[in-house]
Amino acid sequence: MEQRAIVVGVNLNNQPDFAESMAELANLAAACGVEVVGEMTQKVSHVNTSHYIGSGKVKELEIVLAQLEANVVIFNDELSPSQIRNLEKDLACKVIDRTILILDIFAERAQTREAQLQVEVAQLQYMLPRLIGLRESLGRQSGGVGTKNKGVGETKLELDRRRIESKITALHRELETLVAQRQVQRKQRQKNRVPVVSLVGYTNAGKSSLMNAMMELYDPSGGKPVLARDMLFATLETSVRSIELPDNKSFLLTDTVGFVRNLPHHLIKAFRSTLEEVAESDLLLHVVDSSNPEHEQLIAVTRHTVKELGADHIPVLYVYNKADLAGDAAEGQEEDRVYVSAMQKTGLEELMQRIRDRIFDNYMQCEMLIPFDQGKLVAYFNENAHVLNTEYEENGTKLALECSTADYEKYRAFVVHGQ
Ligand SMILES: Nc1nc2c(ncn2[C@@H]2O[C@H](COP(=O)(O)OP(=O)(O)OP(=O)(O)O)[C@@H](O)[C@H]2O)c(=O)[nH]1
Ligand SMILES: [Mg+2]
Repeated sequence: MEQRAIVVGVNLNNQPDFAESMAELANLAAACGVEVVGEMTQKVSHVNTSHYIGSGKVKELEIVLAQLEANVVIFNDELSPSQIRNLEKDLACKVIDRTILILDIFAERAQTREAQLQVEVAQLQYMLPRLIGLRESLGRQSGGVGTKNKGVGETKLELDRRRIESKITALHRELETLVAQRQVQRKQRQKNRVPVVSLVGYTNAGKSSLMNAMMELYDPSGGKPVLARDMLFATLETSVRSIELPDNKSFLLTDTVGFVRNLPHHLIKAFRSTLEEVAESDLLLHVVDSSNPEHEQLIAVTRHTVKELGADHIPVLYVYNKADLAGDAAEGQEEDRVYVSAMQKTGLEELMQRIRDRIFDNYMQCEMLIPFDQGKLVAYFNENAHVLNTEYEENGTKLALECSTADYEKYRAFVVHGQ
């Protein structure tokens, strides 16, 4: 059945970003294939415990539902199990909340086994305290929990609490195996001491586009492009690409899932393992959609989420993207900020310079005299360091070079001129 929804929001104590968050809710619904046919809001100083909105508003909503022939009500907040139950009873239609909507989108988009497991865990955890209400409302409706009919639907509702709990445990176990594999890979990288730079930011800010633009410019053979698209949550998994610069310095660039206001808590928890990469980065590129008039608020949301992930100790460079759309706003010089356009590929050199300044501070310049019988080492440095000058002397090859401190220490015996 076609889903026609009315979105409902309670503006508690005049939140400054209330209108935007309602518009975003409609976008989230659209991302789920639900048509939004109406909006209803209420200003209050405290929410109604039994119905979330006041009783007068419930009646009003009932009338509007009939008028607009809508069959779903979507609330801009996470409702309690009893609120959903009471509302469904009085309105005789399906009632969902922002959390379910986001979980549905994630469930639909998840591609890798790891992402799928994470979403499933989050869905089951959301469901657990709501089981009774769900079972009651199921008597009246045939639909699933959220906007989709499959996924967390009837079959799973038949499971009792215990079975859901043991399912969660089993999923956790499977996830742990996958996470362990990633950790091995990460340890390997740490051993090689390749710096890690992670893209973070609000959904649709242009993180994936920026990753692609940087790869195209600096390392076209570095790997296949990631998906970038004008929709909420285009990216649901972490992708890592290695970028090798002309002077042989390299780093790993990580693209991550975007954040959104009121990202369901269970989801953050579930995605924590994927986002562990973020917490272990050397630098965060906080990508901002500078063409969005409310970008300041979105920065605050992202900062908050970064903190929840335990990554607020990592240095941040703010990348104001979509400068092509932002006009005059995208100007000026600030130390922790760069203006770029991933689409028009402007500002990328400046960005790369700023990244280099921050992550390659463990490089040093020196001169080494490599005996002729160690020819392999000369080749090694030509591959892995920035050789500034090569001279052939009587007792070996003299290299003026910039190399990592690790290499400097390792080949100290050959250093003739250090820092
Ligand atoms: N005009 C303009 N559009 C851009 C720019 N960068 C990205 N976009 C567009 O913004 C949309 C979102 O881009 P993505 O790269 O998918 O954004 P994201 O931050 O990865 O989004 P999620 O993965 O959903 O978190 C796409 O339609 C891009 O084409 C830019 O510099 N200028
Ligand atoms: Mg993306």
